[in-house]
Amino acid sequence: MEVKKIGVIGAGQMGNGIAHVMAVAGYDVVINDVNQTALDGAMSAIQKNLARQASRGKISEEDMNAALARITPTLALPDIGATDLVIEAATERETIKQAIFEDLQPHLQPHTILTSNTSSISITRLASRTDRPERFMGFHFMNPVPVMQLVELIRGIATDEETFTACQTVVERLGKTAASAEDFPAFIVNRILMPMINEAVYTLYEGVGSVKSIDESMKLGANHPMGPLELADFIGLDTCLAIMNVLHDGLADTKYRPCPLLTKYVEAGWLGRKTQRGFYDYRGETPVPTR
Ligand SMILES: CC(=O)CC(=O)SCCNC(=O)CCNC(=O)[C@H](O)C(C)(C)COP(=O)(O)OP(=O)(O)OC[C@H]1O[C@@H](n2cnc3c(N)ncnc32)[C@H](O)[C@@H]1OP(=O)(O)O
Ligand SMILES: NC(=O)C1=CN([C@@H]2O[C@H](COP(=O)(O)OP(=O)(O)OC[C@H]3O[C@@H](n4cnc5c(N)ncnc54)[C@H](OP(=O)(O)O)[C@@H]3O)[C@@H](O)[C@H]2O)C=CC1
Repeated sequence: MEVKKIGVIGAGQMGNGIAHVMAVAGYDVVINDVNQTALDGAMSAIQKNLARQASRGKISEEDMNAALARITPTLALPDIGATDLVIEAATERETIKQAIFEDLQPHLQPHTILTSNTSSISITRLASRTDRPERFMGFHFMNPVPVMQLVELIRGIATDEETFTACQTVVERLGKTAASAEDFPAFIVNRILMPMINEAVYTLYEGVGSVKSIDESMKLGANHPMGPLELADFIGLDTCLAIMNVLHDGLADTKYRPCPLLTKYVEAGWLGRKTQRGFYDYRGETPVPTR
């Protein structure tokens, strides 16, 4: 089956990045969100990021305009039904994702492949609530989508080979690299990365280091491009906490216990860059550590 038209649900930082790379690769894209502000924000982020790529000679001005013209934003979920491949990239909460797939189902074409960009949630469980578990899988991009090379592809227990091959072909057309991961909590990247981030928050919580010293240590001492707390803010602290909870619940091991300080930041609504405050305060000219 050839994928030509792609539906993206959720126009947050991941949804806009996914729409961006799909449109540059020549796919027609319909992007949906529940609020107009998110859709407007996504379209302006895509425009800004495409312009940055054009100014650095990565794409031509003509390709930039053609990519923008291929993206249709919509508040109406049924508009996603006429696509060949759906990538759900809404908030990392299972009830939200389940409700989306349930609402979408009556509008889908029989051949449409459903995927989720979830960072951690069971693909098998999400698939089991749809009418097409064999045409359902995990399609997990990394942030920022236009820059990061990897896409994790996760088969649920029922995913068929045709579905996997169709998704693999899309990843190849994007010029990215697919890694196949089994369907266990948080798959590969987040199974390894998120406990490190959580440990960095414990290091802060226990007073072993400050925000600045923890981030500087991992940047200069381990050559990470971003410190773990800066990266947590970049990912979103709500998403980090949700992933830790999936690991903790799914693997029933206390080593995945979310740090209480991470919970406190999320309770405060300090979710990182997307709310202008997290382990750093982004409201001024330069980020200022909050601890
Ligand atoms: C939570 C999950 O489920 C899974 C995950 O995603 S985990 C998170 C994975 N991501 C990471 O670990 C990211 C770690 N950080 C990094 O790799 C780097 O800090 C970074 C790539 C984000 C930025 O790199 P930098 O060198 O500090 O910044 P900068 O020079 O501005 O950007 C590097 C390049 O990326 C491009 N870029 C950065 N953000 C971009 C965006 N949103 N869109 C398009 N291009 C972008 C820049 O244009 C620049 O391109 P050139 O090389 O052509 O100049
Ligand atoms: N952040 C990251 O680094 C990565 C995240 N992911 C995964 O991608 C997904 C999205 O994450 P991210 O983009 O960071 O999150 P964001 O919070 O930036 O965006 C989520 C978007 O989904 C919208 N949304 C909520 N409910 C619905 C709905 N019912 N229908 C349509 N849209 C809805 C939200 O709207 P509103 O704000 O109004 O609630 C928001 O605009 C999550 O599953 C996450 O785990 C995967 C890889 C990396």
